[in-house]
Amino acid sequence: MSTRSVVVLGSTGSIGTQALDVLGRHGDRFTVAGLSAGGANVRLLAEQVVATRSPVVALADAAAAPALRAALADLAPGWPEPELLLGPSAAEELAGAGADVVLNGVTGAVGLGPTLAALRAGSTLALANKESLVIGGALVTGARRSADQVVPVDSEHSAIWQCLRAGRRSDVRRLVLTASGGPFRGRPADEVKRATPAEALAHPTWSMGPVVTVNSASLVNKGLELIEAHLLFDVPVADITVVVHPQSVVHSMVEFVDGSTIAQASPPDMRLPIALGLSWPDRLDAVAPACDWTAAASWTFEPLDEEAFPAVRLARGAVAASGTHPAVYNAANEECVAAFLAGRIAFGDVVGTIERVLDRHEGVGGDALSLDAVLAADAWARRAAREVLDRR
Ligand SMILES: NC(=O)C1=CN([C@@H]2O[C@H](COP(=O)(O)OP(=O)(O)OC[C@H]3O[C@@H](n4cnc5c(N)ncnc54)[C@H](OP(=O)(O)O)[C@@H]3O)[C@@H](O)[C@H]2O)C=CC1
Ligand SMILES: CC(=O)[C@@H](O)[C@H](O)COP(=O)(O)O
Ligand SMILES: [Mn+2]
Repeated sequence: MSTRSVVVLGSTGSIGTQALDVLGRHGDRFTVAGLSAGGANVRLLAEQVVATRSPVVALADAAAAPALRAALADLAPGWPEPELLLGPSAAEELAGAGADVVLNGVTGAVGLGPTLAALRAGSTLALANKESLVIGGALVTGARRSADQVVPVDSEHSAIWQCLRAGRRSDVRRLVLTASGGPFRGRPADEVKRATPAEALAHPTWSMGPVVTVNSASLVNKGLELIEAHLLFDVPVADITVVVHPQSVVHSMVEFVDGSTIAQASPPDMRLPIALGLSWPDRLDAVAPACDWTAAASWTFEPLDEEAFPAVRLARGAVAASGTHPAVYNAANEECVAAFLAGRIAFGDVVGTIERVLDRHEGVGGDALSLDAVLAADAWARRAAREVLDRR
């Protein structure tokens, strides 16, 4: 593999820091062309700039620039300052600069601009930011120059990506998306409704950023992932089964028409799908520990309790409803998760509010689906969610 230039968006987050770990261990194969972050962790960002010698830094919060400059001067006195891109469009500008690979590790709908910019620039998009695909839908899949331009980083989709190589696409019967079940698996619905942020943030198998962790607890993450799989692999949602697998070792599966199921398994460690996103179709050496076949282990599978966790059912309905319902599903959820983490609403309000907002949405689809329509649906859903929550 020749050396690849890589832009890491969201470098200070869970995905971003693990990506830099992988890149740092394989400095002979990658150069860091740019880093981007929100601005909440400028000291860490400055340390990353110094460690990677990134020539460009994008910062969404322009007001954090003086602190970043000061941290850089402190850590590397006399070094030439990297080029700074500042403001809400900084990540998009960096994503569109033409690196070989853009890893989108930003959280939330703000990832849409960078995703589209990377695709339009012809870069390979290593996609962790599932929200941009879910809300952009056909706008994102249609911006791909080939199916391989987007390499999924989300663990389940990376697994499916790998399993699909075992047969012809026409021989795929279904995708099987595994879910850990989150911290509330098996708990009574009444108890779950009253869960605190600390309880929702205690994921049983993965250490991740706060939003995706809360989404795992509500199963909204699996709803987003259902839509993500449908879009990435062009499989109808009716042919995607969600199964609860609490150990998070089997990351997802593909069932073929002959009755054979191919699974991808590895101990839960995001560095594996991140590395694959960066290096595809090559595999890097010894990225993470493999399964230990000399030790006894049990893998269990159980159906999802859709009564207690209706988020996946709502996601199926959103896909069927219109091109903008998935953006509404995501935006209503983002509003609710922020309110829940701030202690303003109960955990039980999250999915109920998403359902009410989806019901009220007049969707847009077909040829009328445009970036403006998606952004309008996103903004409408945030207002609608706040109204629903205010009227409780
Ligand atoms: N963490 C994981 O293991 C997994 C995550 N994912 C997905 O990956 C994405 C990232 O998740 P995760 O790493 O957990 O999230 P984190 O919250 O840990 O990190 C988010 C990152 O985005 C940055 N950021 C925030 N706002 C902006 C902005 N406007 N422009 C540019 N950067 C911004 C943050 O910077 P700052 O530090 O300044 O706030 C931070 O670097 C999500 O879509 C998630 O669903 C998918 C599978 C697994
Ligand atoms: C690691 C990863 O890909 C997360 O999106 C993960 O899927 C969260 O786990 P659950 O949503 O299955 O609880
Ligand atoms: Mn996932």
